[in-house]
Amino acid sequence: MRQPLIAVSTDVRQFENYTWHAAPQQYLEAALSAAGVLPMMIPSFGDRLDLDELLSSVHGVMVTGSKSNVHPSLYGGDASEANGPYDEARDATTLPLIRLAIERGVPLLAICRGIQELNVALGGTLATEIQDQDGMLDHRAPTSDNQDERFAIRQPVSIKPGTCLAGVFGAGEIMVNSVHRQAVGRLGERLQVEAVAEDGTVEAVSVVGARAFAVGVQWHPEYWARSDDNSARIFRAFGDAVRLHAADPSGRLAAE
Ligand SMILES: N[C@@H](CCC(=O)NCCCC(=O)O)C(=O)O
Repeated sequence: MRQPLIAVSTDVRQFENYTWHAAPQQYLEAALSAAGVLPMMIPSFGDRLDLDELLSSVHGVMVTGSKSNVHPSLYGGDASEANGPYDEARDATTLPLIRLAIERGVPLLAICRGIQELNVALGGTLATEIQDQDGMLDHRAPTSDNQDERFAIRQPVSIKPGTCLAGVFGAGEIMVNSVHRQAVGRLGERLQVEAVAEDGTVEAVSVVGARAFAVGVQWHPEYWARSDDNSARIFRAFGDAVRLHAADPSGRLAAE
């Protein structure tokens, strides 16, 4: 299969008098160019979607970043205007999709809001406005109208030895971008920390015992996937896992 299919999460937004289910181009471009897979956007129709059927038809799942926050009711927190905006239609789609992808051994790459959704899907919590907490760095984008400046690579993260990402980057420090105000709080079940920032913020996780690549990163490799080798590497690793799954969806050949 030259271009295996991946399901891509969508945000629900109102503009030009319509409701749109959309994903930013950078994610679609990185999937196509760096991972070599065909991205297919999945409308956020929650439990109206037959996710079993969907996961029988695609070979990977990518959960994108977004300005919106996971609704706090999903992890025992309190909703407020300051904590928003929310996108409950997206939550109702991505959380079950993430759980089922893991259960079925479908490769998963979860980016920024995506790692937060992965953590909540597996029973974890989120910390909010982390820049206001003692000893924490400001992980938000620099204030600018220029997207290249907002997504500039400027933050060191430390990749833990022996992890999935150590196999992708090598253990040690890499430089990434950072555009978030929430982060993993209590770690979800079956998740292990793969990378941390200098202030201890969880920057990447993987699913312990997953049958396929199942990784979340708090940074944005999609933005520089064409020009930054580390950004491209994670998409290549995801693309390799997707191709493997397309060739052997039951994982039977790999187990032999
Ligand atoms: N809302 C969460 C999710 C962070 C995230 O996905 N950021 C992408 C934002 C894109 C942009 O601002 O242009 C949080 O802030 O932690």
